[in-house]
Amino acid sequence: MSTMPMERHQLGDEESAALAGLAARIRELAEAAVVTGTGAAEAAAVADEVAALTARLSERRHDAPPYRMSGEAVLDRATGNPVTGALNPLAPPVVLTAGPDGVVRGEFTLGHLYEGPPTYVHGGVSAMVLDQALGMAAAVSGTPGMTATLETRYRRPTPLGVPLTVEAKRSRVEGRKVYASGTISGPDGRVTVEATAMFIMPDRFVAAGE
Ligand SMILES: CCCCCCCC/C=C\CCCCCCCC(=O)SCCNC(=O)CCNC(=O)[C@H](O)C(C)(C)COP(=O)(O)OP(=O)(O)OC[C@H]1O[C@@H](n2cnc3c(N)ncnc32)[C@H](O)[C@@H]1OP(=O)(O)O
Repeated sequence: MSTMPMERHQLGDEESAALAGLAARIRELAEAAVVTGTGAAEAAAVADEVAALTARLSERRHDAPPYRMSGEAVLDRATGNPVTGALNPLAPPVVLTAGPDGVVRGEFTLGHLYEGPPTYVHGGVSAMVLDQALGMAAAVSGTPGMTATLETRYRRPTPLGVPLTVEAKRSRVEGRKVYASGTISGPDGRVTVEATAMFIMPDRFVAAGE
């Protein structure tokens, strides 16, 4: 069971920067691991070294990923988020910002780790990025919620290794249902994926806030 936000360790700037640097190096390691041409003996030797590093990091553990201190200029304090989390080596990470018009926007590049069809981004990865961006668009407009539906339309293949743009905006609110839409575009500005989603604020959160 994950820990509730208020019980989580809160990171200061220095700790946050150091751990983001660690995650960046691990991301490079993961990328190297899927394309390395090294032999079996060397791969086994590196695996032993990595296991030793994992043991070293695990000497002191939190129950769950920490949060950034509140007040930092980031949309989401969840450092372990798989899309935006600077501390999560699985996250590209996508840096999302919100404009005054409520549009959430981010630029990101996906490498070999995210390949689906040869040389193209995995559709599930595109859906994950869009889920996050649309969810943030709902949240920054003052109506956060859990994803109830997410529909993606893959218009053309999304290329790996080039700068991509994600954009999202809340469209309408109907009671607890919040709708948002967004796109991923390639460097030529052409849309590769479109998405619409519906988010619902769970009853228990509405009740808890009353
Ligand atoms: C919650 C607060 C979050 C706060 C966040 C703040 C931080 C912001 C910072 C940064 C943004 C982060 C962005 C994150 C982005 C990623 C988000 C995710 O990945 S979320 C994980 C994946 N989603 C789930 O796991 C949901 C699982 N499902 C549920 O928990 C429930 O089913 C839920 C909450 C979706 C609805 O449950 P009910 O009990 O509240 O809803 P009922 O009362 O049954 O229904 C209300 C109405 O909604 C319809 N409805 C319910 N679920 C539906 C569905 N899945 N599809 C279509 N309609 C649905 C029903 O038919 C009903 O409609 P009628 O009022 O009768 O017209």
